[in-house]
Amino acid sequence: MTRTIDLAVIPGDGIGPEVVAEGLKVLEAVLEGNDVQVATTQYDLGAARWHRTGETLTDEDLESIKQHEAILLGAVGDPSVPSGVLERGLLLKLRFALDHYVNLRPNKYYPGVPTPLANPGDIDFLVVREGTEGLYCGNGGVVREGTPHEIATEVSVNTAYGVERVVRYAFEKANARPRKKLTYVHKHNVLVNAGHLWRRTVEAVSAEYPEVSVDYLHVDAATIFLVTDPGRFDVMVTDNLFGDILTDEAGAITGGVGLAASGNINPDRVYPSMFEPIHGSAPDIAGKQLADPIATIASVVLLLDHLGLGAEARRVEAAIDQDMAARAAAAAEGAPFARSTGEVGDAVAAIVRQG
Ligand SMILES: NC(=O)C1=CN([C@@H]2O[C@H](COP(=O)(O)OP(=O)(O)OC[C@H]3O[C@@H](n4cnc5c(N)ncnc54)[C@H](O)[C@@H]3O)[C@@H](O)[C@H]2O)C=CC1
Ligand SMILES: CC(C)CC(=O)C(=O)O
Ligand SMILES: [Mg+2]
Repeated sequence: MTRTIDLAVIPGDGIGPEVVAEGLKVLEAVLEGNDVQVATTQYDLGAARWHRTGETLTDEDLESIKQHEAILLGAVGDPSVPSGVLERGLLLKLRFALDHYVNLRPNKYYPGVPTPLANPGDIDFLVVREGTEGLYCGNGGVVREGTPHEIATEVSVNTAYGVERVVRYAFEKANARPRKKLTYVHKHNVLVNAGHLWRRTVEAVSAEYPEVSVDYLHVDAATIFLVTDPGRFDVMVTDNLFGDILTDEAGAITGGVGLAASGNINPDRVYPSMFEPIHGSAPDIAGKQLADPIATIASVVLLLDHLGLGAEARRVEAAIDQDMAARAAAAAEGAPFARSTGEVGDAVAAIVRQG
């Protein structure tokens, strides 16, 4: 019997539509000729819709999106829209409403890819970023706005329930990997309220995973080790904002955010999970076919795994490996590493079809 994957697609703004087109190209290629099909529904959410209607994400949009099995998103945000309107009103609204409490961000260095590190070595780690709490809650406000006495607050919310479920997920991931190592990152020497809740939670859950070795880094030190010794990381767990910042850095050291995938996961499967590159809408390169779509194609790998299509995920993963090796080899001969967005998607889709 043919299985049809019912996928919501939100191309979004800037380079979002360009990279999503390549992600879908590869998804269709890997499903060709087998008994799994994909049915896509496009949602016109983002800057153009906001300019037209003033809407970011209506209740009707949300209800409709909830009916899908999964979501593929490009990026949101545009200089023509006040900062935060789409990021909070669309993207974070989706993550919070769909209870995406795990933001899963794998980082892998493909040998030969240009990197700012002199000696990148073997980099292969997973960041488990909390996705529904912390400083992203929108818990705060402004008084006496615009006056010299203005006070603006953003209060980080960390619940025992929320911290425990994401920490437990990270232990599960670490336990399933050969190195079985978990690094939790916070700033509990200063953020003593939230930090100590995280520390106590990690200590308590670690008792259930005796094979997982645990270490701790303050977030400032973690930024150092990402550059000086990234090979030390296996699984990292951290809060929403630290995870956001550290994964952009992790993307940069492994060849750029254009290569870095993510999944906003609802592990309980009550709501659809959402897969997206970690980068934003990159207005500086939008519309020029300069965006690397590998981050989106690698997010399709996470999507396939989430849907239980492991064999298809491995085929796309292998195709990415092969294409990255070809690009690295060309770069070693003096050719540019970057290729047009469409060329990269075509190349990966072609390898998938051959494989
Ligand atoms: N998940 C999302 O939808 C996110 C949205 N944003 C929004 O995106 C807009 C731009 O934000 P920025 O801070 O500039 O971050 P950004 O990630 O869009 O861009 C940062 C730098 O990375 C480059 N870059 C990004 N994606 C690339 C790709 N696929 N290939 C090659 N280079 C790439 C850009 O050209 C830029 O130089 C803002 O409105 C921001 O709020 C930012 C981060 C995440
Ligand atoms: C709301 C987004 C703009 C946050 C972000 O940068 C991210 O999730 O990577
Ligand atoms: Mg980010």
